[in-house]
Amino acid sequence: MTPAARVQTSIELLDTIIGAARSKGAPADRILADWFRGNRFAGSKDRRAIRELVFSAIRACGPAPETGRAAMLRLAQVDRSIAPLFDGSNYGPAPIGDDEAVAADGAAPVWLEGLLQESEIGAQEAKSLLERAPLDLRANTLKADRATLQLPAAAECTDAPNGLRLDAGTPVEQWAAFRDGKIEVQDTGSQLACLAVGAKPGETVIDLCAGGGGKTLALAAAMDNLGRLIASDTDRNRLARLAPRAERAGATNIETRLLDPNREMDSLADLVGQADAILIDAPCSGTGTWRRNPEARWRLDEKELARLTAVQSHLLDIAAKLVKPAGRIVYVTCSLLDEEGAKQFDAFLARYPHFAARAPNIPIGRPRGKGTRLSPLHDGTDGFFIACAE
Ligand SMILES: C[S@@+](CC[C@H](N)C(=O)[O-])C[C@H]1O[C@@H](n2cnc3c(N)ncnc32)[C@H](O)[C@@H]1O
Repeated sequence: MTPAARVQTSIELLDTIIGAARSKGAPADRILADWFRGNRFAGSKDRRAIRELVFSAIRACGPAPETGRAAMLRLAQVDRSIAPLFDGSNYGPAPIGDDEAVAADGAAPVWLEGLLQESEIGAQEAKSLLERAPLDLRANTLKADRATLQLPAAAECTDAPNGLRLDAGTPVEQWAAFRDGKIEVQDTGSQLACLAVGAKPGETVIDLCAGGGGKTLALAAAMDNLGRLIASDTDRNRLARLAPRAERAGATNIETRLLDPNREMDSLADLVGQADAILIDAPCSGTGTWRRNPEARWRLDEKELARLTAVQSHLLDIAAKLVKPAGRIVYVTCSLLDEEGAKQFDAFLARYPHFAARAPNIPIGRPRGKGTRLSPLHDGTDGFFIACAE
């Protein structure tokens, strides 16, 4: 493909991505993967270049652009090598017109930028939410030790006790250490959220929103496979991914429970007052993970945020029933909005005055409300709010 044809293809893919964000359809990654699968004439260099163009254009726009072309024209304002490729050549984009619409700059749609500001995320910190994330690993202590792990590429240690950092795009899935379950791909912020649980061998621990089990596996390792670890979620497909991952990681103390939304206690009744620790890795806006899903900014609206905060509050109520007297609840969201973090946790403490907040025992982050906030700019992690109640 010519460089101009790559730009035109990227514009068309951006049109699909913008439409899918509006209709809450497929994520950008899947749209690209499907296109690459169906268009084998695009070689590996083309694929890399198109991917780079599409994601750079998404990152360069704040609010959702009207069209893929407007998004690419916005990128052309940042990257001067692009405008000359609007050359009207065969398969290339038409020349740039005099009054053509260019998508707006910014970190997010205007309403969301307002909420970030209210949560004291300044412009620089908001922009850093869109930078490329490194690739973080966790050495799985059930099978390996960070200090002695042999990997094909040099990795630096992170602030998480078992964390390692590599360049984005390192093909770790092809490594023997990955296949053997010695390493897991996991952002340092996620690793620290698990550390905050302080799970110990022999305890009863509930990972209430376990999803595909990324954090469950870290908890199993912290427990050295001893004790009960209950992984629950309402999403059958996500929960189904846990068993093969646990097998690879050598995690043997995990029980899964599929929950019915709004009837979660039906499947958890036997655990009332039983848990030493509960991790609530609550569903959230994901504002802290825009580095990986930059178009997620265009999917969120006020109605969805209100739905998410209601679910978060409901999950905190469930955890209050499941925890033992003197047990601990760790509330986590990968969001930087106070609505889902500090304010949500304050509301919980107001509803349950017999719980007290305790500062999470993690090595980085800054206090936010009664919890700790991690951010890409300050901590080099995804954005997180982590709070503990006892
Ligand atoms: C942030 S994700 C969890 C990610 C997971 N802990 C990990 O580390 O891979 C939030 C999860 O909450 C689940 N969820 C949503 N509503 C729920 C509910 N009412 N009860 C339990 N889980 C719920 C979603 O299905 C989703 O998997």
